[in-house]
Amino acid sequence: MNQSKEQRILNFVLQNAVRGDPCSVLDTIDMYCSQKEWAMNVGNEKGLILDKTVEEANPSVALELGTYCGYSAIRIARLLKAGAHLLTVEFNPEFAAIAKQMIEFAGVQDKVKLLEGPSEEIIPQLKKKYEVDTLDFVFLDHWKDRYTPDTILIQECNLLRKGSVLLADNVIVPGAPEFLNYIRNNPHFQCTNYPSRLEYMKVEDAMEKAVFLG
Ligand SMILES: Oc1cc(-c2ccc(F)cc2)cc2cncnc12
Ligand SMILES: [Mg+2]
Repeated sequence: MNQSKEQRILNFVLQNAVRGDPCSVLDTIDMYCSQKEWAMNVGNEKGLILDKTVEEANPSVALELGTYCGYSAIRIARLLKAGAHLLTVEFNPEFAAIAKQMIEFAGVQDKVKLLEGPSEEIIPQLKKKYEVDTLDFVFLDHWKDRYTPDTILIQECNLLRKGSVLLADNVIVPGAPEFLNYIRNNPHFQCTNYPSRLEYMKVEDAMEKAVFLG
C-alpha cells in the first residue's frame, strides 16, 4: 500500500530532524513542503504571526482546532510556559496518528494533549472531561465552514473569559468570509487582520485575531 503524503513528511522528519528539538522539526517540515510536496501546515510566514500572538497571550490553556501533522501544535507548544498546555483536536484518524508521532519526536508531548474526533463533539466535553475552566488562546485551522459554529459553541460552553484570544488561519485562502462577517460584526470581539501569504506559495492569505471582550 503506498504511503500517504503525511507519512512521507513524517518519515522525512524522522530521518532529517533532531529528536527533541521542536525548531528543527518545524524547519524540516517547511523544507520538505516547500521543496518536495506542498502541505497545509501554517508554515513559517504565518507561523511568525502565530508565534507573536501566542507570546503576547502567554496562555496557560490553549486549544487548537485542526492538528493535521502537528506542525502548529509543535509551534505553539514550544512557546508555552511551565505548566501550560495545548489541547489539539483532529477529526481525521490518519492525520492524528501522524501528528502524535511528530509531537513526540519534537519532545513537546508533555505539553500537548491530542484529542481525536469532531470539534463539535469535543468542545462541549472540555470543561467536564478535560478539566478546562476557560481557554486563554484558540487557534482555528480546521474546516473553514466550522469556524463560525465552533466559535459560537465555544461561547455557549462558557469557555472564553475577558481577554481570551482567537486566531484564525486561512481567512483569504481557502477563505472564511462568513466567519469574518460574524466576528467583525460581533460587539463582544475586537478584531485585527494580519495579511500574509499562503504557506509555501506566492499567494495572498491572512490571519484574523479576535480578542473576547467579555
Ligand atoms: O492552511 C490551509 C490551506 C488549505 C488550502 C488547500 C488547498 C489550496 F489550494 C489552498 C489552501 C486548506 C486548509 C485546510 N485546513 C486548514 N488549513 C488549511
Ligand atoms: Mg491553515
